[in-house]
Formats: sequence, C-alpha cells, structure tokens
Amino acid sequence: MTEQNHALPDSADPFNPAASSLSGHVDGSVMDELLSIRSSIDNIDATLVFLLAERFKATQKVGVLKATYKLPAGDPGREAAQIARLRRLAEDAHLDPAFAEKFLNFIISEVIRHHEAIAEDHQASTKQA
Ligand SMILES: O=C(O)C(=O)C[C@]1(C(=O)O)C=C[C@@H](O)C=C1
Repeated sequence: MTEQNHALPDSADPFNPAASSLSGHVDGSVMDELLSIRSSIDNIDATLVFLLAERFKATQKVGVLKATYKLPAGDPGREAAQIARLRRLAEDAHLDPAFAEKFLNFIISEVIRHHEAIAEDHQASTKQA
C-alpha cells in the first residue's frame, strides 16, 4: 500500500505561495517583503489545520462516548468555562477576546453537529441490532 504524506502538497493541486493579484502592480522589493511575511502566514495556516484536525479527532471520541452513554451533545457549563479561559488567554496574547469567543463558538457548534450525527448513527445501529 502506498502511504500518502498529507503534509506534502497534492501534485494535482499545487500551492503557489507567490500567487497574487498584486503581481506586476507593486514594486519588486515590496512584493518580496510581502511574500516573506506570507510565508509565515502559510506556516501558521498549515499549523491551524493540523491543530484543528487533532482537536476534531479528540471531540470525535467525546461524541462516541456521549452517544454510547446517551449524554447530551452540548455541555453549556463546560463551554462557559472554556470561553472565560480563552478570553483571558486572548487578552494576555493581545488578541481580541470577542474574536476568540466567536472562533471557539464556531468550532463548538460544528462539534455539536458532529456529536448529533454520531448519536443518530449510534441510535440507528443499536435499534437494528
Ligand atoms: O467536552 C465536551 O463535552 C465536548 O463535547 C467538546 C466540546 C468542545 O468542542 O470543546 C463541544 C461541545 C460541548 O458543549 C463542550 C465542549
């Protein structure tokens, strides 16, 4: 079996870090500086994707546990604690705490959607058995 390295770009969809609508419209040295900063942005974006993938792997396990023991998908008490903590961390990191809260809520709402789908599948399969 051939192992795919997901950290490498898919050859059918190569990423061009120099892709820009500004090419030819700005001074070469400005473009060089922009591309240099963008290379950090690209590394950060890749890291975010890997981190989110790991987080969703963990929440998938929570979803199975909750479905197995018929626990509710959402846990508002846990969410309130997470949001308060992330807001504090954001302030310390000079990130807008309102943005941090919105971002976490966005992720959690997706997690809850996954939990509900897992619970439905689980119910359907236990009814069949
Ligand atoms: O920890 C849980 O119980 C989860 O289901 C995970 C999670 C999260 O994504 O962090 C998602 C939904 C809950 O409302 C709280 C937290």
